Amino acid sequence: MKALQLMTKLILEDGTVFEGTAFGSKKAVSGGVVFNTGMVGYPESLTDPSYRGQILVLTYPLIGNYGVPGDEQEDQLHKYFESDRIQVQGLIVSEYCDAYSHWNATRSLAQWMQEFEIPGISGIDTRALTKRLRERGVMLGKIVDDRNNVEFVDHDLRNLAAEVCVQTPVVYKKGKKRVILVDCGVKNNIIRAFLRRNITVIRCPWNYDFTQEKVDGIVLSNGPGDPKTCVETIEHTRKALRNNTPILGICLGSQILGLAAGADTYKLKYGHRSHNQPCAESGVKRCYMTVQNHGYAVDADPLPEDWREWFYNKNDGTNEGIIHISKPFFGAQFHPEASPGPDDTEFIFDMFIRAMS
Ligand SMILES: NC(=O)CC[C@H](N)C(=O)O
Repeated sequence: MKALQLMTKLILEDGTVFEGTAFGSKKAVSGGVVFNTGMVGYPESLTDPSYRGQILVLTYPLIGNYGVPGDEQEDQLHKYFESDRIQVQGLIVSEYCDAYSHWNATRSLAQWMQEFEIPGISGIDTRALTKRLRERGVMLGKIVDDRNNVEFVDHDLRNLAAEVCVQTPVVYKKGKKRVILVDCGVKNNIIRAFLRRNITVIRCPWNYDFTQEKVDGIVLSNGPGDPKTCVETIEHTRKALRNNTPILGICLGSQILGLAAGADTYKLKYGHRSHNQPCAESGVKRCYMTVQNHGYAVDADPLPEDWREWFYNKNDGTNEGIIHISKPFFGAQFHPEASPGPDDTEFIFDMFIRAMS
């Protein structure tokens, strides 16, 4: 006999209610509801710290069918995930598949979500929900049932980077060249990208004064929330811009670099979250397929004249990268480390490493 299925609800701040079936943990949660249209990669997406505080809608219609990999470590990092835990507040899918099948799966998505007490809802018309979010813009939402309820909470108002970063510096030793990686919620694949290129990574907390360190390069990581809450990182970056040590910003890191350089940032209507965002490189006839996960964007207009827009989004024209005209400072709003998604823009790591020598 089929187990009794628990009815659960997604309630949006505009009052819209979607009813579905619970899977994962039975807990009420609240957060910004965002959608990702990628077709694969839920283990990587769910562990991406940039999703901290958000309820994630996956628009691909069937989720869970390839299960979840085990917890093996490699180079002091989780081998298959982007951080050590599930970071999303909750998960919303159309059809959930519990009968998984994959060569390295060790558990179902629902079991894994239970380990981290993350609730999910299936049976939601994710197409209708996504259309609603595109029309109204991102909204707060909550997953609740008859027994569990919570208030609407906007987690972006807190400094989320401080919650997801390392608390003390960690060194990943490889080659002679060393980068300091300012961890505002870094994805493991950014660290792996440097280790694969034989670069030693010194990972430090978001508010660490990295300007005191003698290193070959500075990397500002991706991360959750509003970039303007990373006040100390912006301050340290502003100081670093007076010198010539190469700086690479990725996603939140690019926004922080922009703010330090004199640009502004603002919240997008519903963000970019997918594996096929077309980004054109300014000034040349080249367009890349990029991986994205961001809800804020840089307004590059106020940048001083020694900075340029580097990339822009072909769908909505918003900024996707900035670059200094003479110093080795640049930031990509998309994810050159991919994971999940195509790695067409990995050359940005090579470009940064060339700038370090
Ligand atoms: N992936 C990221 O680094 C996201 C950056 C920022 N939190 C945003 O949503 O825009």
